Amino acid sequence: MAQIGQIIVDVPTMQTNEPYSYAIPADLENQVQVGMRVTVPFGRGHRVVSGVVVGLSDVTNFDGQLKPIQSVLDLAPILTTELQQLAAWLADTTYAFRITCIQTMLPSLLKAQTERQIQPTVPLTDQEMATYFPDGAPRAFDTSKLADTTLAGLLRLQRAGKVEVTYQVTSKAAAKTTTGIKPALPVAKLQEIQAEVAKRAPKQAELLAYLQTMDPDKLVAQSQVSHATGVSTAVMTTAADKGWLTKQPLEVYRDPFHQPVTPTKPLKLNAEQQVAVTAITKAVDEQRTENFLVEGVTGSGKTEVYLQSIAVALQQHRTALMMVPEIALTPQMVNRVKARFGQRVAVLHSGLSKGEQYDEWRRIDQGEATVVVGARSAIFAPVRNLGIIIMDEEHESSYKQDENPRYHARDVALWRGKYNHCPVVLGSATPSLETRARAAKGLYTRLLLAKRVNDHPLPTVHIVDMREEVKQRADGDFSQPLLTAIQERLDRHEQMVLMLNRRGYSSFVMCRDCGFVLKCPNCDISLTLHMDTHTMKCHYCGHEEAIPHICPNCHSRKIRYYGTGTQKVETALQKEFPTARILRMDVDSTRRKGAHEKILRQFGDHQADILLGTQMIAKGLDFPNVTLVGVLNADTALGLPDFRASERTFQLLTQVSGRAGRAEKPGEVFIQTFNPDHYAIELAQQQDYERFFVTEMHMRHQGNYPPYYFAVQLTASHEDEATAAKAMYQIVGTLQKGLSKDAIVLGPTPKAIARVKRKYYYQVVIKYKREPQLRPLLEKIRQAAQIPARHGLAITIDSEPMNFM
Ligand SMILES: Nc1ncnc2c1ncn2[C@@H]1O[C@H](COP(=O)(O)OP(=O)(O)OP(=O)(O)O)[C@@H](O)[C@H]1O
Ligand SMILES: [Zn+2]
Ligand SMILES: [Zn+2]
Repeated sequence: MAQIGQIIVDVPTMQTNEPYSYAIPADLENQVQVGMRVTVPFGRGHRVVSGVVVGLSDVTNFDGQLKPIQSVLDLAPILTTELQQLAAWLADTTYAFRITCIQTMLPSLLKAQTERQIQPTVPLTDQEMATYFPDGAPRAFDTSKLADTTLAGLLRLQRAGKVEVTYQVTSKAAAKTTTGIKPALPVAKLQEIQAEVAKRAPKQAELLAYLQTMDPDKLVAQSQVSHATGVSTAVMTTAADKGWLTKQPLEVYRDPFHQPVTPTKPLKLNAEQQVAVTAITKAVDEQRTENFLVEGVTGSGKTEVYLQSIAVALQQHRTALMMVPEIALTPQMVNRVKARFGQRVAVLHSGLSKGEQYDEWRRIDQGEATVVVGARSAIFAPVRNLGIIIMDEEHESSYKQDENPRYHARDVALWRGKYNHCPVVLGSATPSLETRARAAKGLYTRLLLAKRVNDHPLPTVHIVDMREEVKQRADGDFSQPLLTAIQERLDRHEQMVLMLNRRGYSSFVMCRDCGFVLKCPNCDISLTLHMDTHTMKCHYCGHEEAIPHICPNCHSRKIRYYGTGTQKVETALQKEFPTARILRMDVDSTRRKGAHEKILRQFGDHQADILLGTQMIAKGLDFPNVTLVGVLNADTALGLPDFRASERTFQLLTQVSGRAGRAEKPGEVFIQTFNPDHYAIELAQQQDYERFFVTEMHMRHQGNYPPYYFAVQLTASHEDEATAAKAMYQIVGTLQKGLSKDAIVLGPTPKAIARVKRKYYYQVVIKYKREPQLRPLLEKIRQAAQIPARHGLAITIDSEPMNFM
């Protein structure tokens, strides 16, 4: 029997990043298993913290008395062996704490919290009791919630040894339960009693008959038995008292499936799809890790390839993980998976309540759900025996988390594919440059779907030069060609999608006399006008204030708003086309839970002619009646200080164009731009991903950017600008001493948005090809950042950052 447990405690610091040894008391010896949560006394104050068991052993080289594990929080491990190993790897590669990685993998209901209480150790005077414990002892001890004088008084008492702080770990509410029953006697005995009572108590006899049909080891909900037999719960209580049956709590799952879906059958694949499915399922069959890039133009039927590949994995009693960029934006994809695989599907996403999230997690953990669909964090779903992992729209930057641990779900997918000996399928019409370059090197098998299904053509794309348009029509967001095309669609009762690119663009207020721009008092960014609430809002910190009518700087009345918001466009559009039915989809119209899905359902039911929205309408939508796509401002993101600006623009334009003409009726696209000659725009017009890839690779090569180089970004932030800058200069000094001369160190520079939420940000980017010293150097920097962290200086390390602003 193991006597020592290795525990990662829930205290995220460098010192606690390695497991601590604890003695396992005799009464817990048979309970403690690797992957369970426990509580342990920690540190000098012996406060109780939770932790996760990562190892068991008999001996330790720790000399001295080991503290004992205090309690076990789980009845079964909550982390599979695979996820335990994944957590260790994740911590290593993202420079995050192991406990943070473990927490990231768990549903939020399972994150234990420490509650602190304070209580007297000796009798206190009535006066002291009245002052410090008005509601009696013990009381909650949360320093942030106590009045200063109360806190000071309590600390005085503590120093005098009259009170002490105790710690309690409370695990937030667990599974929801109902009453379950099962027979307590063997069938023969139940039969005997049934015969005895048959005459005088027919209801009891009926229940006894039913009990004989039940599996003696399986709990069935009391309500279900009542429903099946027509026997009341009172009769069941009597039966329990007589010892005929046992009542026990039974876990129930909250049902997150709101919309019923109509089941579908596999479609007959076309030749290209068949080649792809054959290649993927061969790897499934052979239980072999092989990574695929499914590069398929918009509307080429990638989803059907995914579904039929998943089906093969399920036939072999293995499981499947299907990643999508954002659940709310992809209800069609989720429904397609549910329609094919029914109750076996679990959907994980942030829109679920904590309880629903936990229930889905449990269904997966218990093996009841064998197909998991979810966004980024679903990559940590506790599915066992994975047979296939699919990542749709693999180029989407939402797969990268921009807080600790700063992981990319694609890297995690590849790790899990290797662990489970199963294929990983990355799919996109516009793969990320990194992925396409890896396919070129032979690291991924490339499967091409070059044509749309049923030989439908790709839409015809027109570029509208807005420099010319503006000369002719001074104002307005719509060019004449686009207006004409909209009218045609309205006349023909066809539908259209209009996109306003919000990235790098917003409606701000500027004074025409002095040029004053209203900015957020906390962040270095202009405030955005919101017509629905009639306020100015900061999109970074949420600061909100009234719309100014007089310039705060020069008191002129000529303060106007510039730029275009979706609301303003909607108003203008409605004015041009008074009878058109418009649905608007942006952050404001989709704040409520389920709003995305509702808007898309209405559009799908043809309750509107025009879907007007931000980037959120560019993804994966499949509406057969859409024949026109308009992009109002193609180039607002091109000028952003980020080497991926062209790639993002190309991807966005190609994806949104791909919403047009997906069925019988041909599609047409109008892209309005001030940069008609930019290669990202020209190649998006041709929907020529391969040429874009070659062109952009050349640019990256010239600029020494990924995928030719690896990149790491370090950021320092502090309320005082000089402190942040100084820290960054010191870090650069450390780096320059340790790195080879081939490494490129850019910075320190203030971030593009230098001040956010009252903090100043300084960054440095390291670009490198081979730097064996980099990892130890970064570990050293992390270690050194521990002490200043207590004074509000935060250092972050982001390997392969997605966001350079
Ligand atoms: N073999 C097939 N026969 C008939 N229809 C098909 C076939 N495969 C797919 N489809 C249909 O073609 C349409 C487009 O497929 P899908 O949405 O999977 O495209 P996609 O490749 O994911 O495109 P995008 O990248 O634009 O999202 C869907 O309506 C789908 O039902
Ligand atoms: Zn002014
Ligand atoms: Zn702000």
